[in-house]
Amino acid sequence: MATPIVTVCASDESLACKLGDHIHEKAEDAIAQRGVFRLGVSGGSLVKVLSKGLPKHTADWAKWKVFFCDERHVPYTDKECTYGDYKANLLTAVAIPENNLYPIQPDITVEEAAVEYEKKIKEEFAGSDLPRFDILLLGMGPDGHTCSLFPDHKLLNEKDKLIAPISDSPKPPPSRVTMTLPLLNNAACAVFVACGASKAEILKRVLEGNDANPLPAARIKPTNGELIWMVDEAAAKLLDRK
Ligand SMILES: O=C1O[C@H](COP(=O)(O)O)[C@@H](O)[C@H](O)[C@H]1O
Repeated sequence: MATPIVTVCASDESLACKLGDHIHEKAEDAIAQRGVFRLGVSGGSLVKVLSKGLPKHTADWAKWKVFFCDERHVPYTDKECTYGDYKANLLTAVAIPENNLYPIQPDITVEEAAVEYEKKIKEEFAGSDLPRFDILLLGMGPDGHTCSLFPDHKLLNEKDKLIAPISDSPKPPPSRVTMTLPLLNNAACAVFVACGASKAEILKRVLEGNDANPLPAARIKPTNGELIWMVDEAAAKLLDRK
C-alpha cells in the first residue's frame, strides 16, 4: 500500500512546473518501456494547473493516450464538460492527436456511457485483468470527494465495475461517469493536486486523520504504485510539517 509523498509548493507556478516535470518523467519511462503513455485526468481546478505545467516540455505527444477519471454527463459544449475544458485550455497547446483522447459519450444514457467507457478501457488494456494506468491525475473537493466518488455514497463500495454511472451527485451536475476504487487503486501512480485554503481542513483529515469511514480521497492508496500529493501553502497550512 502506497505511503503518500507530500510536496508543498510555494507558488502556483512552481506547483504547475513540478507536476509537469513529474508527468513528463513518467511519460518518458512508459514510452521507453511500452511505447505508449496512458494517463487519466480529472476536471475542476486541475485543468488550469495542467494547462500551465504540461506545455512547457516537448514530448512524443503521439504516444500519449488521455482518458478521463470522471466526467459530467453533459454535452461537450457545456461549460461543465471536463473534456470541453481540456479541449479549450490544454489540448490547443499540446499536440496529442484527437484519436488519442478518450472522452465519455454524452449522447447516450449515463448508464450506457459508463458501460461503453469501461469497454473502451478494457480494449485499450487488452490482455490485463485489471487495467493499470501509468498515472492518474486527481483532484479533491472541499468535502473530500475525488473523481465523482462522494462521501458516504454507495459507489465507494463498488467492487466489480471499473467505471460507474452516478445520477445523484451532490455536486452539480447530478449525472456523471466515474472511475471506481478498484481501477483507481491499480494505477502505477496517483497524483492529487489540491490548492487553496478551502482544501486545508479536509487535506489534514485525509492525510493525518484516522477515520473509521475514510473520505473518498483517503481511499486512494494504489496497492502497488505511488501516491503523491502536490499542494500549495494555503492547502497545507494545517498539516503537521515536523
Ligand atoms: O466535480 C469535480 O470535482 C473534483 C474536484 O474539483 P476541484 O475544482 O475542487 O479541484 C474534480 O477532481 C473532479 O474531476 C470533478 O468532476
